Amino acid sequence: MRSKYQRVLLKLSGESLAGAKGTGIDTERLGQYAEQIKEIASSGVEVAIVIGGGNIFRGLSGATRGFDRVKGDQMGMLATVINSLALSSALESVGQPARVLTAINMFPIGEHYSKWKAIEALKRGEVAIIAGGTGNPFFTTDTGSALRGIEVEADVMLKGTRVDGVYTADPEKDSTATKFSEISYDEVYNRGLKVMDLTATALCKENGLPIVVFCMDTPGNLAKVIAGEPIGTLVY
Ligand SMILES: Nc1ncnc2c1ncn2[C@@H]1O[C@H](COP(=O)(O)OP(=O)(O)O)[C@@H](O)[C@H]1O
Ligand SMILES: O=c1ccn([C@@H]2O[C@H](COP(=O)(O)OP(=O)(O)O)[C@@H](O)[C@H]2O)c(=O)[nH]1
Repeated sequence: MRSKYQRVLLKLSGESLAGAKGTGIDTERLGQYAEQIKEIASSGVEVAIVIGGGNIFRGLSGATRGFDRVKGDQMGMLATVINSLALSSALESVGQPARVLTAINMFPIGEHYSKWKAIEALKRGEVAIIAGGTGNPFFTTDTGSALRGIEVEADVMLKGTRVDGVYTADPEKDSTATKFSEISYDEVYNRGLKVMDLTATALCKENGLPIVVFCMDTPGNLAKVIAGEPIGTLVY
């Protein structure tokens, strides 16, 4: 497989993992993700993954229901660990070695994350799944994935989600929204586009990490992005 990138940080949405059910983990969706990831990893691309937790718990929505925000965010971070374990299991069941590294020490559920352990795993051909977000409340997994992408020196952050790119407005709410094939970090900020949170976008800008937003729910799309096909939106 032709590859534009050597090392990637793939961000997967927790909510997408729920599939049509809208909550929890859809095993069919999980298996479909595992196959797509195996396809690129077995062609030699080094793959680090950060996965969200929105299919299980979000701290902010917990706070609106009376939960303490910090405890709610800790619940959200644990949700990302559950999703990471599920993904590592799905990868191993299709023959793709994977290792879970956690932002907070919770050995033996995963190994405590460090940049060097992640890179060691990548060089061995294992998919490094970096769980628990940044380890801090008041952040998102988008910011966690920007942070880890920069730390592990990825060539690009691939945001695999339910929509096929960045639009002039949320395409799930505004049917007249149009898609950008590419857009600068500053324009995302100036237009107030909500496809990623601003902390994540700012971190990527400051550290020169390009982002590709694409639809992960269509099988084969991940390999197309890796091959440099112009699907999705490049944020640079
Ligand atoms: N300008 C925009 N362009 C594309 N998607 C947008 C935009 N504004 C908001 N979104 C929303 O962002 C979502 C993608 O973010 P993601 O973090 O994967 O979702 P979630 O937070 O629901 O897990 C899309 O499903 C879409 O509804
Ligand atoms: O560094 C982090 C990353 C995540 N979270 C919590 O984990 C939840 C799940 O992550 P996110 O909403 O980013 O998941 P996604 O939208 O990708 O499913 C968030 O709502 C936060 O409560 C956090 O507190 N710190």
